[in-house]
Amino acid sequence: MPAAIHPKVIQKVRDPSYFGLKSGKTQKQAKPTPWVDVSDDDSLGKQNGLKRKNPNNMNGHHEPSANGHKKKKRRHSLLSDDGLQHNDANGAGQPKKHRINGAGPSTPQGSKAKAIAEQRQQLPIAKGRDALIEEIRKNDVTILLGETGSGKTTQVPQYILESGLAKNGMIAVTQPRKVAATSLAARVATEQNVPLGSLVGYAVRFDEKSSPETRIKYLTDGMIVRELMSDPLLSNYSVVIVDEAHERTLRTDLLIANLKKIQKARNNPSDPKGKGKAGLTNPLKIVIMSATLDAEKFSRFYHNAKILYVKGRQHPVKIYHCAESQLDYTDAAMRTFFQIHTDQPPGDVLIFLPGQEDIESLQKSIDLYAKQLPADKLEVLTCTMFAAQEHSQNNKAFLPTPPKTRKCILATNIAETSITIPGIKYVIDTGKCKEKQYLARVSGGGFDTLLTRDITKSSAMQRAGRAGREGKGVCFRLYTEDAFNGMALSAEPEILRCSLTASILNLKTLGQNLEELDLMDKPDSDSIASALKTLWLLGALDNHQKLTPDGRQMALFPLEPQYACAVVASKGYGCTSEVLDIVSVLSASSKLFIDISEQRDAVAEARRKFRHSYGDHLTVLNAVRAYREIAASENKHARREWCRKHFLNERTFLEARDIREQLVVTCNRVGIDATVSAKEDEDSIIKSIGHGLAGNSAFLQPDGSYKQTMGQTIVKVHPGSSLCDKKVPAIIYDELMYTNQIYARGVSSIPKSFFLSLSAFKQRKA
Ligand SMILES: Nc1ncnc2c1ncn2[C@@H]1O[C@H](COP(=O)(O)OP(=O)(O)OP(=O)(O)O)[C@@H](O)[C@H]1O
Repeated sequence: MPAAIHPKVIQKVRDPSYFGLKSGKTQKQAKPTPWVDVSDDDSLGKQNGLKRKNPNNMNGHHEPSANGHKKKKRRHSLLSDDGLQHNDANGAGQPKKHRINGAGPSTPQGSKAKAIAEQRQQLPIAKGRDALIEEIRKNDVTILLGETGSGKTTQVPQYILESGLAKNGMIAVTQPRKVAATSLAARVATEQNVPLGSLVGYAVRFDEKSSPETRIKYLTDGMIVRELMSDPLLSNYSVVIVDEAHERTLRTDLLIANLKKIQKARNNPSDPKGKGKAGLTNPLKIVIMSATLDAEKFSRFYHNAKILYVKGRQHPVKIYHCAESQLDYTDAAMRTFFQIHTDQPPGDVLIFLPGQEDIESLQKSIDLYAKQLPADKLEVLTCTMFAAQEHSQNNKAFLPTPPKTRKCILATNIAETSITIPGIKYVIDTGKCKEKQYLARVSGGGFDTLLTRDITKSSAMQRAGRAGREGKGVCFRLYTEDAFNGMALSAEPEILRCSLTASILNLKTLGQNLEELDLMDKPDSDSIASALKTLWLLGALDNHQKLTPDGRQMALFPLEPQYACAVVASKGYGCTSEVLDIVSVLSASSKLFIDISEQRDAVAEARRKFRHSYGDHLTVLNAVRAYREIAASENKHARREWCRKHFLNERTFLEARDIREQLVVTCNRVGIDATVSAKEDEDSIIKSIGHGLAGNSAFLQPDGSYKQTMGQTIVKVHPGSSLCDKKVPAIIYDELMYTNQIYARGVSSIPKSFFLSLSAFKQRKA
């Protein structure tokens, strides 16, 4: 851990030879050279398993060598090289200037715009534009494989738009991550020279920028799965592009399965659910885009769909591996950062770390040591990017670097795919990430937990790819080449390792059963059973696994099913207003209460003011109420100061306020009066929350431990909980966290008798 970094390191940092990176005499005196250069111009292609089959081939055919692709090469087309597939069925040799709904010119004006237009022309994919469009025109499904940086994500939607292939509907481009969806939409809007939200828009959970003019919509895979609930044939879209499909997120897999069904219905007029019945005149095109070689599987799934391959990236990335494995990756990352800072030409640095804790502690260390560097060095400006951080904070990474400064971005894998962070020239890859794992059997009750693990080859390639977006780049991998060679090609699909509760609820509203869906990989029966049990416990499913009226309402809330259930239950208890206050905060991307280890006593003192004897949920409510009072009477500055003094994250309050507004809209839609308040009736509030968290509950045992009511696991109350020092007969909790023990977080006390009132518990007992 960086906390253990010895002060001496700073002296070593000043002496670059410590790192052994510099050639020359000093290197011999220093530690063994830690880096081995494995890259050449084609390095990324090689790591991708892409070998030059015949270097003399004028078409420059690079064929994937893995996964038995050779045998099936007939189905691969190369699009990026001259002389190949320049079919021009509609005579469109050059991109058409396409005005749609008067949304403005597609070719930007001015010098910046000219530079952008030139940059677009230079992307490897630009050479294959016509052939690509022709293939998409001819085929219902196209699998597009392209190296990172070839231009897939930004260009393909624009080509489709400009070609007129999506005349009858929008083009959806799905992304696994919010930050990618929003930043790509902004970039493509700039390339089209239109304001964001007009011709080009985006939709992510709790945030949308689009209008009736929108033709290209970047959206998270979760958002399009939600759209299915109101528009099961996705009739607003002519083309759905599934980007980063190789990541195999749970929602991408559900989307891929549904697209197959939808296409059958929409493109086949004789299908009873198709053109005739739905009256749809726009067939659906599907484009699956991926940066790895796992394309055969997608192709097989879509009846041997054609695989197209775009070779090349715009700028080379030089890759160094460590000569020895590094036990302490944060320390190694810090040393590598300062080595770059002291030795290498200007250029920003992006460091990939597994999670928030590592990011925050490394940021502190870098900030601390940067202050001690000689004044003639560039200033170091650190910023962070991780999923739990508020959107606007993450977006700070995209701001231009001030003069005489080197920006250092510390990020999780949310910065790994699709995005271009301007200024990044160096990438430091620790080789670690956090992955959600569903511990179905371990706990008996089953829960998702985040485990730190080694990344995959595909992640390593994507991470390196972030360095070569605007010019030549360098990637320092804090693991050996052997370790790289031993990595799995890509991650296990999420559907095989994550909780299925929310997905099964969504599918039920579509009248679908997960077990019957034609999926690329089938989840294990334990996980399905555990999700069905949770939904039954929430009252979302009846004894025959049919969706109940309450379940239908729950599915409409963009919330975890547990919190959606609490909102629906609040109607009966007359406390919807308070429950909305609590679940909005719990659904925000960052924590409300800030913990600063160096100020532990001050933090505890401030927290005491809000502490409620029932535990963490009502403590949150107290903080919301106090903030609301301050907000009503004080100016912005005073509000901020109040939050700082009380170690509360004001951004969480602001985000929660927006979330709450959206939840109120859903409440109105389903006939729940969001203004009904329980005032001081705290029992009602906790019972409403209890309905949602009944499956996350534990009873006190004679030995003072808590045992899950729905499993055999012994859970400990997390030290950060307001119930940490107190024993109560029964608890409910928001989540379990697995470190050296299983901890319950977000804990409240609830009367044991409450469980007797739940019909699910009664039935279980019987
Ligand atoms: N926000 C941006 N600012 C500046 N340049 C950008 C931006 N987004 C994209 N680009 C440029 O466009 C190029 C292609 O980006 P694009 O995202 O389309 O590539 P890709 O093939 O989809 O790669 P990946 O899978 O890594 O996202 C980048 O390498 C970069 O040069």
